[in-house]
Amino acid sequence: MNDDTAELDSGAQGQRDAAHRSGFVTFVGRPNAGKSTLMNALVGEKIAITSSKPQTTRHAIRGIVHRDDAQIVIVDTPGMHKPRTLLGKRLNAVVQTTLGDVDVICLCVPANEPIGPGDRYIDQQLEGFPRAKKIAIVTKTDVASRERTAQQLLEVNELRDWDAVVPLSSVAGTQLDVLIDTIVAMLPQGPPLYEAATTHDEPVDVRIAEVIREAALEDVRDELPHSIMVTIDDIVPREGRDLTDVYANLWVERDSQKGIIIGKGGSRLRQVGADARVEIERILGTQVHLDLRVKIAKEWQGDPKQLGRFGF
Ligand SMILES: Nc1nc2c(ncn2[C@@H]2O[C@H](COP(=O)(O)OP(=O)(O)OP(=O)(O)O)[C@@H](O)[C@H]2O)c(=O)[nH]1
Repeated sequence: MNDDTAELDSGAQGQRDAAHRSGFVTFVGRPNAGKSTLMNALVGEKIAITSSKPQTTRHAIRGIVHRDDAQIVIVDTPGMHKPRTLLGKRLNAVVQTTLGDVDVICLCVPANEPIGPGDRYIDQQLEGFPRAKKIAIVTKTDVASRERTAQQLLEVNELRDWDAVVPLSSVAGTQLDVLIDTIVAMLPQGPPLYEAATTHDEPVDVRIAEVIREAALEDVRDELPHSIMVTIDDIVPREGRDLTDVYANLWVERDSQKGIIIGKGGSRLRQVGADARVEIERILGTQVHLDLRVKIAKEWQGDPKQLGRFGF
C-alpha cells in the first residue's frame, strides 16, 4: 500500500464513507490473461468478446458496476503489446489514451503461467501513468494450486509497489467482491457517471458486430483471428412483425481464409450465422434474420484506408 491509500483507509473516514464514489477503471495484461472474462463477470452482462485466441478485443468497450455507494466504469482495452502492424500501432494509441484517463489500472496476470517478458513489458508501460492507482490481479486461481497462486502473488509483488494485489477467479466467481471493494476505495468522490440502468454504452451495431466476430472465431485455425473483421450495413425492423433484418459483412484478408470461414458447402458459415443469431436476438429482443456475407479486404491490417473503414 502506498501513502495515499493508507490515508484513504484511516483519515476523515466517516465523512468519506457516506459519500458516493465513481470513476474509471481499466484492465491490462497480455493476451489471454482473462481480462474480458473478468470484466464480464464483474458487470454481470456479456458485452465483451471472449475467446481462447489472443487479442480478440478490438474496441474500448465499457461495462459498469452499479452499487448504492459507488459506480465503477470499466474501460476494456485491447491487449497492450509490442506493435508489429499498423493495426497494432493504432490499437496501442487507443490504449495510451485510455490509460491516461482512468483512476485505476488493473494488471491481470494468470496464476497458472509464469510471469514473462510480455507481463514485464506491460508493467513497465504503467510507469507512464503516475496518476492512476495500480492493482495487480492474479487471475484464474481455480486452475492453479494454492501453492502456485501464493508463489505468483510473491512474484507479482516484486514487479512494483502496488496499491493492492488481489487473487481471483472469474470462472469460479471467487474474490470478485474483494476486487470491487478494493477498486471502490480508490475512486474519487463523485455522483454516478451513468444512469443506473446502463450496463454498457456500446452502440447496438458494434455489439452485434462483436457477437458475429466471436461466433466466427469459434474453432478456426490460429492464424485467422487477426484477419477477421465484421461490419454492419443495416439493421431493419420488419414492419408489423417481431422480426429484424440484420445485414452484416465478415471481412477476411485472403481467398484461402474465405474458404475456411465458409466451410464445406457453406456449413461453417451457416453455423456461425446460427450461433450469432441467438445472441443478436437477445440483444435486439426480436427474432432476427441475419444476412451474413463473407468479403475480402486484401491485407486490411496494413492498409490505412481499410482501417479507417473499420473504425480504427
Ligand atoms: N479456468 C479459468 N479460465 C479463465 C478465467 N478467466 C478467463 N479464463 C479463460 O482464459 C481465456 C482467455 O480469457 P479472456 O478473458 O478472453 O482473456 P483476455 O485477457 O481478455 O484476452 P485478449 O482479448 O486476447 O487480450 C479464455 O479461454 C477464458 O475462458 C478463470 O478465472 N478461470
